[in-house]
Amino acid sequence: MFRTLRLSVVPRSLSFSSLHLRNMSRPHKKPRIQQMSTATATANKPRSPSPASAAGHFTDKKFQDLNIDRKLKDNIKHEFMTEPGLAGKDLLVQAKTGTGKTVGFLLPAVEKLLRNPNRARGAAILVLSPTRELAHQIAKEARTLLPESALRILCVTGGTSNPTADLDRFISNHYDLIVATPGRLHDYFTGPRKSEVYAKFTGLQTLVLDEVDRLLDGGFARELEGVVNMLPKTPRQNLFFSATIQPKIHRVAQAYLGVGSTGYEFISTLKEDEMNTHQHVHQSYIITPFQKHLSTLLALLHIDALKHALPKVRTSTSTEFSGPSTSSKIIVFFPTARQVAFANAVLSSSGIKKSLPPIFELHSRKSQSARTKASDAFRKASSAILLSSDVAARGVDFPGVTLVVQVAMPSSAEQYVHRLGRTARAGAQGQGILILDPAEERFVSTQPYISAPTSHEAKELETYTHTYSQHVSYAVDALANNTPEITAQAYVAFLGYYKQYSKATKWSSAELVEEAEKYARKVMGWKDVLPPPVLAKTVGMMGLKGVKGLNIVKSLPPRADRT
Ligand SMILES: Nc1ncnc2c1ncn2[C@@H]1O[C@H](COP(=O)(O)OP(=O)(O)OP(=O)(O)O)[C@@H](O)[C@H]1O
Repeated sequence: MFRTLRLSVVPRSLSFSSLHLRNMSRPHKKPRIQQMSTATATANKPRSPSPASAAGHFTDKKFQDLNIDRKLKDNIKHEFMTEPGLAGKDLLVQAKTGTGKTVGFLLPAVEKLLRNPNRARGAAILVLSPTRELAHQIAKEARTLLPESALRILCVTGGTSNPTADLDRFISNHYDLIVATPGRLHDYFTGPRKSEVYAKFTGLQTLVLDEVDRLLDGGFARELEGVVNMLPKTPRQNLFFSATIQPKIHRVAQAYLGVGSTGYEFISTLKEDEMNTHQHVHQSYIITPFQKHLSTLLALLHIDALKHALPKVRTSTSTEFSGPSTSSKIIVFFPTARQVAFANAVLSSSGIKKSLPPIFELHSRKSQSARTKASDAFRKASSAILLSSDVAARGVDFPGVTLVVQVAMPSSAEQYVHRLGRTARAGAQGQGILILDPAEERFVSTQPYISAPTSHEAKELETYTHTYSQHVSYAVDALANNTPEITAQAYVAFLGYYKQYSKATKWSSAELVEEAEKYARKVMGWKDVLPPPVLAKTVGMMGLKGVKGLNIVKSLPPRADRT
């Protein structure tokens, strides 16, 4: 079923630099929402937006005009600023994806460090990020600001081969800036060398929580709280950033302020009634059953390739294409790592692969070295497809992404916005397409800027989807026969994901189990009489104990038995 609605009015988006804010003073100790002070670490008077800045992506202020350290100024690779001024106050900042928040927090933090040469030894800046990819990217950006001799930076994340040696290096050397994921830093703070770890932060000046709403989320909250509680009780500046900040984040963020803080200011570049997605990202959705999702995806990739191809030979009867001529970089998001692995296995089958640009796979079930390799290769490629779970949903800056496809419902409206934000960065153009099952359709109502394809687009899509469905079904059957564990894992992941987000589909547990079996059989070619096996302890963890229709096992059969 393809919808034929058309979005007519798209509100103009404002960038991080476009400063339409309300001035709402709040009582002492409560967050204050202020007219945003623009642009500098030192010149922080409230300012109205210039007409140029309000219309475009950047402010009309130049980095070169800032009153900051010369060394720092010389290394800034951008001309015009997008970031607000950060003048030593605690801030909670909301600005759209891809508008330069990283420089927005690094610049004032590093400037402060340079102004205090006699500070206590140890790290002056701690940046916490929800993913390893983002942590490494932030560290890389920081490395462009000053030479290593002036700013010593260390990334503290999981996924390394020798954590003990990493900890040793952290303790034995001096670093000014630590970029960390909460889990690994929490391990440091609770491990046998915790007092030495504590000592490394006694000179802490700035704490940054990037993607703050994600960090304060259930999954990270415990470790984050552990880390922040273990930081020395000395005054520091707190900078909390994200493109999405729900009301509850205000309540929680307050608890993360340090000693002597009188509350934070909330800075948002969004107007009161504005959403945090960009006007220049054309967003559409397609409603079609799960079993057509991969063939629909292939149809979209095909249409995209045609759009980016230049005709090579044109005869009266045919047109041959020479492959993508303008670059086409596409990220395809799936709800879980297992769904990514399944889609990758299908798309990499010989019948399908040859018609596509290089495909890379990125998710948390891959080793860190495979993750890094896939990210680097995708970053460097001029035309490529990245199949990803939410590890690349936030903050990660892949240059030149032209299209973001989201297959099945994202975990939240916020996550939709962050995933979409991987395209159209730094003022570039981009497109977003969401493919949903009819049961997920109500998700669309959370996104006012999204439209259905035109009837012409829908027809074209249907034609190509039909063409690809046969290829997909061969590949899926082969997969179910040869590597059923991939199919079984994707089935269990489906159960877990939709159990967690059952509010959106309104499926009861019994309906969920039925849908999951339908998914296994129709989408993934599962042929056995029993549904794919699921471990008893997994059933318990998912809260599905006693629900009929599951093939519960105490242990998974060895691989050979399952083929
Ligand atoms: N002032 C600027 N001028 C031009 N380009 C800029 C400027 N500031 C940042 N950029 C570039 O814009 C891109 C996006 O920046 P950044 O990753 O900091 O965005 P972000 O707001 O943190 O996005 P997200 O919300 O996705 O984390 C980067 O490639 C960065 O180099």
